[in-house]
Amino acid sequence: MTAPEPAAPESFVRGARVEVVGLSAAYGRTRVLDSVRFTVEPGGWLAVIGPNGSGKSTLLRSVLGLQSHEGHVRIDGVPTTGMPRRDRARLLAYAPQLPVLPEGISTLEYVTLGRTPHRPLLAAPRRHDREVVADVLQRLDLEPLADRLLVTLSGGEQQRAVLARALAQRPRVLFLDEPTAALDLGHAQQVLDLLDRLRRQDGLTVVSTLHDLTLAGQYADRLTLLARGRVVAEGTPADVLTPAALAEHYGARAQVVTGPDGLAVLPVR
Ligand SMILES: Nc1ncnc2c1ncn2[C@@H]1O[C@H](COP(=O)(O)OP(=O)(O)OP(=O)(O)O)[C@@H](O)[C@H]1O
Repeated sequence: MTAPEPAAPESFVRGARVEVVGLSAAYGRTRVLDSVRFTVEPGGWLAVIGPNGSGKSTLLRSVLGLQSHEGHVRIDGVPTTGMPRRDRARLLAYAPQLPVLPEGISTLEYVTLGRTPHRPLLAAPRRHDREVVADVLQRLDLEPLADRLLVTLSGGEQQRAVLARALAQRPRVLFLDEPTAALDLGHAQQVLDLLDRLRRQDGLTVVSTLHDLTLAGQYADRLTLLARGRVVAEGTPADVLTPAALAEHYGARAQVVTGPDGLAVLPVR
């Protein structure tokens, strides 16, 4: 007997609360995360910022259970330890910084892989799956590239495809590692605007790393600043993005100015 088709795909299910407590991780004997703690409310957007090598990617991978670590991660109060992979994949999606992209499949086929946790093993995509994928391709300007081999896309196009696959998963929490790194300014804003809409309209919870501090300050509602694996500042963008903190933790000379859409960080020569 086939499972009934779910309702139409427009909206995401409500976002979940993410709690991370006492998270530590090491590579061999080198500790790279030390007792990191943060909480993101449903529909919140936390940007994890910090200089190169401060542990941002390791933090995301640890929270997702892709990296051995100590500490606790709870999603809506439920510990992720011991959670079946499939349940975890329905709750949490991840767009990595440097994904391994499969050869020989089209953009459409790749984005459709995001539906895997929602359908029976080896079952063909159902109408609902195809609708979700079509919606995401359209929102990310990927329709014209749907039939192209994924590996022939440009770096920025591939980055949008990776994000599309994560969104097609219809997660309750979306983890993004440097989602705008390969994107031109217009596409970066398009992607960030889309995420902003999804969290405001549908309550999707977003946790991202972002090197662009101006974009972090304009889009995230909370920032966590990591330095050498420790949380050294957290709060609103105005709390965290101060010239003193940028000098101390990034070794950067910068002004922080307030514009109509939030803060902008301006390098000073
Ligand atoms: N597989 C690994 N083996 C050993 N050390 C690693 C490994 N992966 C990362 N590291 C080290 O752990 C530290 C944290 O790395 P991580 O990639 O989490 O930092 P990041 O803040 O994401 O950096 P970036 O901003 O440059 O992307 C760095 O010193 C890095 O060299």
